Amino acid sequence: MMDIVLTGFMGSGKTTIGPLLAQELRLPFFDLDVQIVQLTGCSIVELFEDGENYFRQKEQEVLQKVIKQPGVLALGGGTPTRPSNRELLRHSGAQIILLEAQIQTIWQRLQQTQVQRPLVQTKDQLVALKKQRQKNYQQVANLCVQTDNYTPQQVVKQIAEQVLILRGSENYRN
Ligand SMILES: Nc1ncnc2c1ncn2[C@@H]1O[C@H](COP(=O)(O)OP(=O)(O)OP(=O)(O)O)[C@@H](O)[C@H]1O
Ligand SMILES: O=C(O)C1=C[C@@H](O)[C@@H](O)[C@H](O)C1
Ligand SMILES: [Mg+2]
Repeated sequence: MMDIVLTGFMGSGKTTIGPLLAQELRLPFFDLDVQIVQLTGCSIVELFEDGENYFRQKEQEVLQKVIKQPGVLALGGGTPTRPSNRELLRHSGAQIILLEAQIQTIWQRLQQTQVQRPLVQTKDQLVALKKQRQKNYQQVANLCVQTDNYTPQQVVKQIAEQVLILRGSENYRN
């Protein structure tokens, strides 16, 4: 069973924070987008060429498989938009952590990366999509971490502390 799931909008830092957090907690790391590419043999952009619905179908199938593994999982930015994914996540038993960042921060971060994100080409699209999805993130998350003014290492430290508190006295380092 997955221990920790990172959710949040594109550029909130799931892929960046995930492996660092997994290392800190000594757990395996999975990135849903990477798993989708590996299991389908197609890139994210190629899958979107057959329509967002087709991509979401593949995403759901891969999520159903990977959620059964122990570890830390970075979701895709749109994974919680599907009600069936929200249901699966809520019943997974994982701590679901929402990484938050302001529009300006996200926009700057997206400019920095080479990764293509088919659903966001302009800042207006970013604003509209984030607004539309905000409720979905909140519906699945049980902890929210603001990342704007923190380095990835600082975000990891905050999450690791919170996870240990949420898990009571259980200590991952033992
Ligand atoms: N806390 C942070 N401080 C500074 N830069 C960050 C931080 N978190 C992420 N970044 C940068 O933002 C960019 C996007 O981050 P990342 O790919 O981890 O986002 P993501 O949430 O996985 O997005 P997606 O949903 O599209 O997969 C990267 O260039 C990364 O280095
Ligand atoms: O927010 C989204 O809808 C997406 C985010 C990425 O992680 C990828 O899953 C894909 O580009 C779609
Ligand atoms: Mg990512």
